[in-house]
Amino acid sequence: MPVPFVKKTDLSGKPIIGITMGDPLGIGPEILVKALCENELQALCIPVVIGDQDVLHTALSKFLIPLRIHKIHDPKQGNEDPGYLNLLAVSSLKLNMSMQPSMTSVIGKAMADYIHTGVDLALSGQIDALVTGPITKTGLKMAGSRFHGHTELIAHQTGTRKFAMMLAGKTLKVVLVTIHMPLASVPDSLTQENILDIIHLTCTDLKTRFNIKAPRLAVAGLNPHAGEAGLFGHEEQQIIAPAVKAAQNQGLDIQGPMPPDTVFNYAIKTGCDAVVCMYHDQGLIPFKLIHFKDGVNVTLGLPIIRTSVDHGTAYDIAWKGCADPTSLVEAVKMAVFQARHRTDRNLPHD
Ligand SMILES: NC(=O)C1=CN([C@@H]2O[C@H](COP(=O)(O)OP(=O)(O)OC[C@H]3O[C@@H](n4cnc5c(N)ncnc54)[C@H](O)[C@@H]3O)[C@@H](O)[C@H]2O)C=CC1
Ligand SMILES: NCC(=O)COP(=O)(O)O
Repeated sequence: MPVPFVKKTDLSGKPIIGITMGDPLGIGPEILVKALCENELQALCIPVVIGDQDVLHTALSKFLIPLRIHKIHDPKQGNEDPGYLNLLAVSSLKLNMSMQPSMTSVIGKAMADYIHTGVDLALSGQIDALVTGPITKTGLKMAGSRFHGHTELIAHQTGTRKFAMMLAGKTLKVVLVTIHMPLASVPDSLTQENILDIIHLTCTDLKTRFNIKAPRLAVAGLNPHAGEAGLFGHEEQQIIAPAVKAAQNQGLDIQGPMPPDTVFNYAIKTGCDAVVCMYHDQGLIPFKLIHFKDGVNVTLGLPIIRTSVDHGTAYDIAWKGCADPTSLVEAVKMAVFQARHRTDRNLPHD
Protein backbone atom coordinates (compact mmCIF):
# COMPACT_ATOMS: atom_id res chain seq x y z
CA MET A 1 0.00 0.00 0.00
CA PRO A 2 2.04 3.02 -1.14
CA VAL A 3 1.42 6.09 1.02
CA PRO A 4 4.02 8.53 -0.24
CA PHE A 5 3.11 11.77 1.51
CA VAL A 6 2.93 12.80 5.13
CA LYS A 7 0.07 15.15 5.93
CA LYS A 8 1.09 18.44 7.41
CA THR A 9 0.18 18.83 11.06
CA ASP A 10 0.08 22.02 13.06
CA LEU A 11 3.03 22.04 15.42
CA SER A 12 2.41 25.43 16.95
CA GLY A 13 1.36 23.66 20.15
CA LYS A 14 2.62 20.47 21.71
CA PRO A 15 3.04 17.52 19.35
CA ILE A 16 0.63 14.63 19.81
CA ILE A 17 2.61 11.45 20.37
CA GLY A 18 0.90 8.06 19.97
CA ILE A 19 2.35 5.36 22.23
CA THR A 20 1.42 1.71 21.74
CA MET A 21 1.04 -0.35 24.92
CA GLY A 22 2.94 -3.35 23.52
CA ASP A 23 2.49 -6.91 24.74
CA PRO A 24 0.07 -6.87 27.71
CA LEU A 25 1.94 -9.80 29.26
CA GLY A 26 5.30 -8.02 29.21
CA ILE A 27 6.63 -4.87 30.89
CA GLY A 28 4.94 -2.50 28.38
CA PRO A 29 1.96 -1.51 30.58
CA GLU A 30 4.19 -0.98 33.62
CA ILE A 31 6.79 1.22 31.93
CA LEU A 32 4.00 3.18 30.26
CA VAL A 33 2.22 4.15 33.46
CA LYS A 34 5.55 4.80 35.21
CA ALA A 35 6.75 7.01 32.33
CA LEU A 36 3.53 9.02 32.30
CA CYS A 37 3.30 9.56 36.05
CA GLU A 38 6.43 11.73 36.15
CA ASN A 39 4.68 14.60 34.28
CA GLU A 40 7.94 15.26 32.40
CA LEU A 41 6.56 13.96 29.12
CA GLN A 42 3.27 15.86 29.39
CA ALA A 43 5.34 19.07 29.56
CA LEU A 44 6.74 18.23 26.11
CA CYS A 45 3.83 16.64 24.29
CA ILE A 46 0.30 15.30 24.46
CA PRO A 47 0.76 11.54 24.88
CA VAL A 48 -2.02 9.33 23.53
CA VAL A 49 -1.80 5.67 24.52
CA ILE A 50 -3.09 3.06 22.09
CA GLY A 51 -3.94 -0.04 24.07
CA ASP A 52 -6.33 -1.81 26.41
CA GLN A 53 -8.34 -0.12 29.16
CA ASP A 54 -8.53 -3.06 31.61
CA VAL A 55 -4.83 -3.88 31.30
CA LEU A 56 -3.85 -0.25 31.92
CA HIS A 57 -6.30 0.05 34.75
CA THR A 58 -4.73 -3.03 36.39
CA ALA A 59 -1.24 -1.55 35.88
CA LEU A 60 -2.27 1.78 37.44
CA SER A 61 -3.71 0.13 40.52
CA LYS A 62 -0.98 -2.52 40.90
CA PHE A 63 1.84 0.01 40.67
CA LEU A 64 -0.03 2.68 42.68
CA ILE A 65 0.12 5.28 39.90
CA PRO A 66 -2.33 8.14 40.51
CA LEU A 67 -3.33 8.74 36.86
CA ARG A 68 -6.93 8.69 35.63
CA ILE A 69 -7.77 7.08 32.31
CA HIS A 70 -9.29 9.56 29.85
CA LYS A 71 -10.90 7.51 27.09
CA ILE A 72 -10.86 9.25 23.72
CA HIS A 73 -11.83 8.37 20.16
CA ASP A 74 -9.71 10.96 18.40
CA PRO A 75 -6.17 12.06 19.36
CA LYS A 76 -7.37 15.67 19.22
CA GLN A 77 -9.43 14.95 22.36
CA GLY A 78 -6.22 14.29 24.33
CA ASN A 79 -6.22 16.07 27.67
CA GLU A 80 -3.14 18.20 28.44
CA ASP A 81 -3.67 17.80 32.19
CA PRO A 82 -0.82 15.52 33.36
CA GLY A 83 -3.19 13.81 35.79
CA TYR A 84 -4.85 11.97 32.89
CA LEU A 85 -3.73 9.05 30.76
CA ASN A 86 -5.27 9.63 27.32
CA LEU A 87 -6.38 6.28 25.93
CA LEU A 88 -7.51 5.16 22.51
CA ALA A 89 -8.82 1.73 23.47
CA VAL A 90 -8.27 -0.75 20.66
CA SER A 91 -8.78 -4.02 22.52
CA SER A 92 -10.86 -5.30 25.41
CA LEU A 93 -8.91 -8.31 26.60
CA LYS A 94 -10.27 -9.03 30.10
CA LEU A 95 -7.05 -10.67 31.29
CA ASN A 96 -6.52 -11.73 34.87
CA MET A 97 -2.90 -10.65 35.33
CA SER A 98 -2.59 -12.37 38.72
CA MET A 99 -3.08 -15.72 36.91
CA GLN A 100 -0.05 -15.13 34.64
CA PRO A 101 -1.85 -15.64 31.30
CA SER A 102 0.10 -17.04 28.35
CA MET A 103 0.35 -15.60 24.87
CA THR A 104 -2.58 -16.42 22.58
CA SER A 105 -3.48 -15.44 19.05
CA VAL A 106 -6.08 -13.02 20.52
CA ILE A 107 -3.48 -11.20 22.61
CA GLY A 108 -1.06 -11.27 19.68
CA LYS A 109 -3.69 -9.74 17.42
CA ALA A 110 -4.45 -7.00 19.97
CA MET A 111 -0.75 -6.15 20.10
CA ALA A 112 -0.60 -5.97 16.31
CA ASP A 113 -3.80 -3.87 16.21
CA TYR A 114 -2.23 -1.21 18.47
CA ILE A 115 0.59 -0.87 15.95
CA HIS A 116 -1.70 -0.82 12.89
CA THR A 117 -3.87 1.84 14.51
CA GLY A 118 -0.85 3.94 15.48
CA VAL A 119 0.58 3.79 11.97
CA ASP A 120 -2.77 4.80 10.43
CA LEU A 121 -3.00 7.77 12.81
CA ALA A 122 0.55 8.85 11.97
CA LEU A 123 0.00 8.50 8.23
CA SER A 124 -3.15 10.61 8.37
CA GLY A 125 -1.40 13.28 10.46
CA GLN A 126 -3.64 12.77 13.51
CA ILE A 127 -0.56 12.11 15.61
CA ASP A 128 2.85 13.66 14.99
CA ALA A 129 4.89 10.57 15.84
CA LEU A 130 4.49 6.97 16.94
CA VAL A 131 6.37 5.40 19.86
CA THR A 132 6.04 1.65 20.25
CA GLY A 133 6.10 -0.45 23.41
CA PRO A 134 7.77 -3.88 23.42
CA ILE A 135 6.18 -6.89 21.75
CA THR A 136 7.15 -10.53 21.39
CA LYS A 137 7.94 -11.63 17.90
CA THR A 138 6.43 -15.04 18.68
CA GLY A 139 3.17 -13.32 19.69
CA LEU A 140 3.12 -11.46 16.41
CA LYS A 141 3.62 -14.75 14.60
CA MET A 142 0.77 -16.40 16.58
CA ALA A 143 -1.48 -13.57 15.41
CA GLY A 144 -0.75 -14.63 11.84
CA SER A 145 1.62 -11.79 10.99
CA ARG A 146 4.32 -12.53 8.45
CA PHE A 147 6.56 -9.83 9.90
CA HIS A 148 9.36 -10.38 12.41
CA GLY A 149 8.81 -7.17 14.33
CA HIS A 150 7.57 -3.59 14.26
CA THR A 151 10.22 -2.46 11.80
CA GLU A 152 9.19 -4.74 8.96
CA LEU A 153 5.46 -4.40 9.75
CA ILE A 154 5.52 -0.60 9.82
CA ALA A 155 7.66 -0.41 6.68
CA HIS A 156 5.08 -2.55 4.90
CA GLN A 157 2.08 -0.59 6.19
CA THR A 158 3.65 2.71 5.13
CA GLY A 159 4.66 1.36 1.71
CA THR A 160 8.36 1.86 2.50
CA ARG A 161 10.77 -0.24 0.47
CA LYS A 162 14.06 1.02 1.88
CA PHE A 163 14.28 1.25 5.65
CA ALA A 164 16.76 0.56 8.42
CA MET A 165 16.92 -0.10 12.14
CA MET A 166 18.94 2.39 14.17
CA LEU A 167 19.66 2.11 17.87
CA ALA A 168 20.35 5.60 19.11
CA GLY A 169 21.90 6.98 22.26
CA LYS A 170 23.80 10.14 23.11
CA THR A 171 27.20 8.37 22.99
CA LEU A 172 26.65 5.85 20.20
CA LYS A 173 24.31 5.26 17.28
CA VAL A 174 24.38 2.03 15.29
CA VAL A 175 22.52 1.18 12.08
CA LEU A 176 22.04 -2.40 10.89
CA VAL A 177 22.45 -3.63 7.32
CA THR A 178 20.75 -6.94 8.18
CA ILE A 179 18.26 -7.26 11.04
CA HIS A 180 16.37 -10.36 12.14
CA MET A 181 17.91 -13.37 10.41
CA PRO A 182 20.06 -16.34 11.34
CA LEU A 183 23.73 -15.42 11.63
CA ALA A 184 24.55 -18.03 8.97
CA SER A 185 22.43 -16.10 6.44
CA VAL A 186 24.20 -12.79 6.98
CA PRO A 187 27.16 -13.11 4.55
CA ASP A 188 24.91 -14.03 1.61
CA SER A 189 22.56 -11.15 2.43
CA LEU A 190 25.22 -8.46 2.14
CA THR A 191 25.42 -6.71 -1.20
CA GLN A 192 27.17 -3.55 -2.30
CA GLU A 193 23.75 -2.12 -3.15
CA ASN A 194 22.07 -2.75 0.21
CA ILE A 195 25.06 -1.44 2.17
CA LEU A 196 25.03 1.72 0.06
CA ASP A 197 21.27 2.06 0.61
CA ILE A 198 21.71 1.84 4.40
CA ILE A 199 24.51 4.42 4.24
CA HIS A 200 22.26 6.82 2.30
CA LEU A 201 19.26 6.25 4.62
CA THR A 202 21.48 6.92 7.61
CA CYS A 203 22.90 10.16 6.20
CA THR A 204 19.49 11.39 5.08
CA ASP A 205 17.73 10.73 8.39
CA LEU A 206 20.62 12.09 10.46
CA LYS A 207 20.17 15.34 8.50
CA THR A 208 16.39 15.50 8.28
CA ARG A 209 15.36 13.95 11.62
CA PHE A 210 18.36 14.40 13.96
CA ASN A 211 19.36 17.90 12.85
CA ILE A 212 22.95 16.85 12.07
CA LYS A 213 24.14 19.04 9.20
CA ALA A 214 27.12 17.00 7.94
CA PRO A 215 26.98 13.43 9.25
CA ARG A 216 30.18 11.42 9.72
CA LEU A 217 29.86 7.66 9.48
CA ALA A 218 32.08 4.65 10.16
CA VAL A 219 31.40 1.24 8.64
CA ALA A 220 32.26 -2.04 10.37
CA GLY A 221 33.70 -5.00 8.51
CA LEU A 222 32.12 -8.42 8.83
CA ASN A 223 35.09 -10.64 9.64
CA PRO A 224 37.83 -10.53 12.30
CA HIS A 225 40.30 -7.72 11.53
CA ALA A 226 37.98 -6.66 8.70
CA GLY A 227 39.11 -9.75 6.77
CA GLU A 228 42.88 -9.08 7.11
CA ALA A 229 43.36 -8.59 3.36
CA GLY A 230 41.27 -11.64 2.51
CA LEU A 231 42.91 -14.01 4.99
CA PHE A 232 39.74 -14.27 7.11
CA GLY A 233 37.02 -13.67 4.52
CA HIS A 234 36.42 -11.74 1.34
CA GLU A 235 33.27 -9.73 2.09
CA GLU A 236 35.28 -6.63 2.99
CA GLN A 237 37.24 -6.55 -0.27
CA GLN A 238 34.44 -7.66 -2.55
CA ILE A 239 31.34 -6.00 -1.06
CA ILE A 240 31.82 -3.59 1.85
CA ALA A 241 34.86 -1.61 0.68
CA PRO A 242 33.36 -0.93 -2.79
CA ALA A 243 30.16 0.33 -1.13
CA VAL A 244 32.15 2.66 1.14
CA LYS A 245 34.21 3.86 -1.85
CA ALA A 246 31.05 4.58 -3.82
CA ALA A 247 29.67 6.59 -0.90
CA GLN A 248 32.94 8.52 -0.60
CA ASN A 249 32.84 9.25 -4.34
CA GLN A 250 29.35 10.66 -3.82
CA GLY A 251 30.82 13.11 -1.30
CA LEU A 252 29.81 11.42 1.96
CA ASP A 253 32.06 11.64 5.01
CA ILE A 254 32.48 7.95 5.68
CA GLN A 255 35.26 5.51 6.58
CA GLY A 256 35.62 1.75 6.52
CA PRO A 257 35.36 -1.10 6.51
CA MET A 258 37.04 -0.96 9.90
CA PRO A 259 37.82 -3.91 12.20
CA PRO A 260 34.60 -4.61 14.11
CA ASP A 261 36.42 -4.89 17.45
CA THR A 262 37.74 -1.33 17.33
CA VAL A 263 35.28 0.60 15.16
CA PHE A 264 32.95 1.51 18.06
CA ASN A 265 35.76 2.86 20.22
CA TYR A 266 37.01 4.81 17.21
CA ALA A 267 33.55 6.20 16.48
CA ILE A 268 32.98 7.37 20.05
CA LYS A 269 36.45 8.89 20.40
CA THR A 270 36.33 10.76 17.11
CA GLY A 271 32.68 11.83 17.28
CA CYS A 272 31.27 9.78 14.39
CA ASP A 273 27.50 10.21 14.21
CA ALA A 274 26.76 6.54 13.50
CA VAL A 275 28.38 3.17 12.89
CA VAL A 276 26.95 1.06 10.06
CA CYS A 277 26.98 -2.57 11.22
CA MET A 278 26.66 -5.72 9.14
CA TYR A 279 24.38 -7.68 11.50
CA HIS A 280 22.13 -7.32 14.56
CA ASP A 281 24.40 -8.34 17.42
CA GLN A 282 27.48 -6.69 15.96
CA GLY A 283 25.78 -3.38 16.63
CA LEU A 284 23.52 -4.19 19.55
CA ILE A 285 26.12 -5.72 21.87
CA PRO A 286 28.31 -2.58 22.10
CA PHE A 287 25.22 -0.38 21.99
CA LYS A 288 23.51 -2.08 24.92
CA LEU A 289 26.73 -2.16 26.93
CA ILE A 290 26.59 1.63 26.83
CA HIS A 291 22.89 2.41 26.42
CA PHE A 292 20.97 -0.52 27.92
CA LYS A 293 19.00 1.86 30.15
CA ASP A 294 18.41 4.83 27.88
CA GLY A 295 18.74 3.54 24.29
CA VAL A 296 16.10 4.22 21.64
CA ASN A 297 15.22 2.15 18.60
CA VAL A 298 14.39 4.31 15.56
CA THR A 299 13.24 3.23 12.12
CA LEU A 300 14.98 5.16 9.35
CA GLY A 301 13.46 5.77 5.94
CA LEU A 302 9.78 5.95 6.96
CA PRO A 303 7.36 8.71 5.97
CA ILE A 304 6.25 8.76 9.63
CA ILE A 305 8.31 9.15 12.79
CA ARG A 306 8.64 5.88 14.70
CA THR A 307 10.75 5.45 17.81
CA SER A 308 10.68 2.61 20.33
CA VAL A 309 12.17 1.21 23.49
CA ASP A 310 15.46 -0.61 22.88
CA HIS A 311 14.47 -3.58 25.04
CA GLY A 312 11.99 -6.43 24.77
CA THR A 313 9.05 -7.69 26.80
CA ALA A 314 11.24 -8.86 29.73
CA TYR A 315 8.82 -11.60 30.82
CA ASP A 316 11.20 -12.52 33.67
CA ILE A 317 10.29 -9.29 35.49
CA ALA A 318 6.87 -8.50 33.99
CA TRP A 319 4.20 -7.24 36.40
CA LYS A 320 6.66 -7.33 39.30
CA GLY A 321 7.14 -3.59 39.65
CA CYS A 322 10.87 -3.40 38.90
CA ALA A 323 10.85 -2.51 35.17
CA ASP A 324 12.79 0.64 34.29
CA PRO A 325 10.83 3.12 32.09
CA THR A 326 13.88 5.19 31.03
CA SER A 327 14.12 3.81 27.49
CA LEU A 328 10.44 4.59 26.88
CA VAL A 329 10.86 8.12 28.27
CA GLU A 330 13.84 8.66 25.95
CA ALA A 331 11.90 7.22 23.00
CA VAL A 332 9.10 9.73 23.58
CA LYS A 333 11.58 12.59 23.94
CA MET A 334 13.26 11.59 20.68
CA ALA A 335 9.87 11.41 18.94
CA VAL A 336 9.10 14.93 20.18
CA PHE A 337 12.49 16.18 18.98
CA GLN A 338 11.97 14.64 15.54
CA ALA A 339 8.41 15.96 15.28
CA ARG A 340 9.71 19.45 15.98
CA HIS A 341 12.86 19.31 13.85
CA ARG A 342 12.07 17.10 10.89
CA THR A 343 12.80 18.87 7.63
CA ASP A 344 11.30 16.23 5.36
CA ARG A 345 7.65 16.98 6.12
CA ASN A 346 5.56 16.56 2.98
CA LEU A 347 8.52 15.13 1.09
CA PRO A 348 8.14 11.66 -0.35
CA HIS A 349 10.33 8.97 1.20
CA ASP A 350 11.33 6.04 -0.94
N1 LIG B 1 10.95 -3.15 20.59
C1 LIG B 1 10.55 -4.40 20.76
O1 LIG B 1 9.38 -4.70 20.61
C2 LIG B 1 11.56 -5.46 21.12
C3 LIG B 1 11.11 -6.74 21.32
N2 LIG B 1 11.97 -7.73 21.69
C4 LIG B 1 11.36 -9.04 21.95
O2 LIG B 1 11.20 -9.20 23.36
C5 LIG B 1 11.25 -10.58 23.70
C6 LIG B 1 12.22 -10.82 24.83
O3 LIG B 1 13.53 -10.50 24.36
P1 LIG B 1 14.86 -10.62 25.21
O4 LIG B 1 15.94 -10.93 24.26
O5 LIG B 1 14.67 -11.51 26.38
O6 LIG B 1 15.19 -9.15 25.71
P2 LIG B 1 14.54 -8.24 26.84
O7 LIG B 1 15.03 -6.87 26.56
O8 LIG B 1 13.10 -8.46 26.94
O9 LIG B 1 15.20 -8.76 28.23
C7 LIG B 1 16.59 -8.95 28.41
C8 LIG B 1 16.97 -8.74 29.89
O10 LIG B 1 16.89 -7.35 30.18
C9 LIG B 1 15.99 -7.08 31.24
N3 LIG B 1 15.23 -5.86 30.90
C10 LIG B 1 14.76 -5.52 29.68
N4 LIG B 1 14.13 -4.34 29.72
C11 LIG B 1 14.20 -3.92 30.99
C12 LIG B 1 13.70 -2.76 31.68
N5 LIG B 1 13.03 -1.78 31.04
N6 LIG B 1 13.94 -2.65 33.01
C13 LIG B 1 14.62 -3.62 33.67
N7 LIG B 1 15.13 -4.72 33.07
C14 LIG B 1 14.91 -4.88 31.76
C15 LIG B 1 15.06 -8.30 31.30
O11 LIG B 1 14.53 -8.48 32.58
C16 LIG B 1 16.00 -9.42 30.86
O12 LIG B 1 16.73 -9.88 31.97
C17 LIG B 1 11.60 -11.31 22.41
O13 LIG B 1 10.41 -11.81 21.84
C18 LIG B 1 12.18 -10.23 21.52
O14 LIG B 1 12.00 -10.50 20.16
C19 LIG B 1 13.29 -7.50 21.89
C20 LIG B 1 13.81 -6.23 21.70
C21 LIG B 1 12.97 -5.13 21.29
N1 LIG C 1 16.54 -5.99 18.72
C1 LIG C 1 15.66 -5.00 18.31
C2 LIG C 1 14.34 -5.53 18.08
O1 LIG C 1 14.13 -6.72 18.08
C3 LIG C 1 13.23 -4.60 17.84
O2 LIG C 1 12.53 -4.97 16.72
P1 LIG C 1 11.30 -4.12 16.19
O3 LIG C 1 10.11 -4.71 16.83
O4 LIG C 1 11.55 -2.69 16.53
O5 LIG C 1 11.34 -4.36 14.73
